[in-house]
Amino acid sequence: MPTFTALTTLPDADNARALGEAMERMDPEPTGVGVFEMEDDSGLWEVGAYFEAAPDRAALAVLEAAFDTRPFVVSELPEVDWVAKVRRELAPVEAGRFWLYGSHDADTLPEDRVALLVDAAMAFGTGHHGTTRGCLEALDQLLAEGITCRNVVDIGCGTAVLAMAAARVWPDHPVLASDIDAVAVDVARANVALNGLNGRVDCVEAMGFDHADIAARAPFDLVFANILKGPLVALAPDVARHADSGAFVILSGILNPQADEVIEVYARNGINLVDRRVIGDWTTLTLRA
Ligand SMILES: C[S@@+](CC[C@H](N)C(=O)[O-])C[C@H]1O[C@@H](n2cnc3c(N)ncnc32)[C@H](O)[C@@H]1O
Repeated sequence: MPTFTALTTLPDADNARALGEAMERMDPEPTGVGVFEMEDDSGLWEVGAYFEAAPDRAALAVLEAAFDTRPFVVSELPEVDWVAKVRRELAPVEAGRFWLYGSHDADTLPEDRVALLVDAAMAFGTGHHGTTRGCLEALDQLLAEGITCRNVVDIGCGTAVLAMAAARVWPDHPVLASDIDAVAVDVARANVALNGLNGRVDCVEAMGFDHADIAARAPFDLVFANILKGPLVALAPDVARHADSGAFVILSGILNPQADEVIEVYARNGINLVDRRVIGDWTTLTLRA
């Protein structure tokens, strides 16, 4: 873990990059080097490096002279358990009837909500992002309309938050969750176990629908896919192939100006817009096959 930083600023981008490269070759080597244009309109570039031990002041002085920089500011960072800090600071998320909480909030669960434990980890999907919240609100809307889905797939499941939400509201029906990222699949499986949903949500590693279990369990009557516009567009024919007639499709990860293109592509594949919701910069679409 880096515990020291050395920072300086320069007016010239090329010189800043060259200094960054020179810092990478310092002895002892820094654990990381960054070169950034400052966001304060000063036009200055900041060059900084992280070190596991106090950097050699004499070596920094040589670099100051060679690159004509201001003196480096060397600081020792306080030891922080970042994972614990982030977890502590993440407040529960409310999305329709769903209540997503971290284990630090387990004592204060509202009784009238569908509560899901989703700790911050190495996968996307604590509910703090507008795309996840949009999908949960879209699911909440289906429930408000009295709709029951009997065969659900969540493509790009991250923490498995959407898959688990579906499993909780339709306890008699199976849910399949997939992610292209093996780490996310591990996190998803751990969350499924923590939420007492083993046997109700299965998690597989797959790109899109490319997995024998997904093919075997199709057609689905609800498809979630909260991934970016590019993959969503590419997946449209596969979604159409794996969706039952009348199936609902909830898509997110779409920046607001991209939504019309996604709607058009899915319409060409026989999947038409039912509802859309905007949270911040992100649009979530509910469509129907
Ligand atoms: C924005 S996160 C969504 C996580 C969660 N479903 C949610 O709503 O919060 C997108 C996830 O999709 C996965 N992903 C991206 N492209 C994919 C693809 N083509 N097939 C399967 N998973 C994909 C990523 O690894 C990531 O975990």
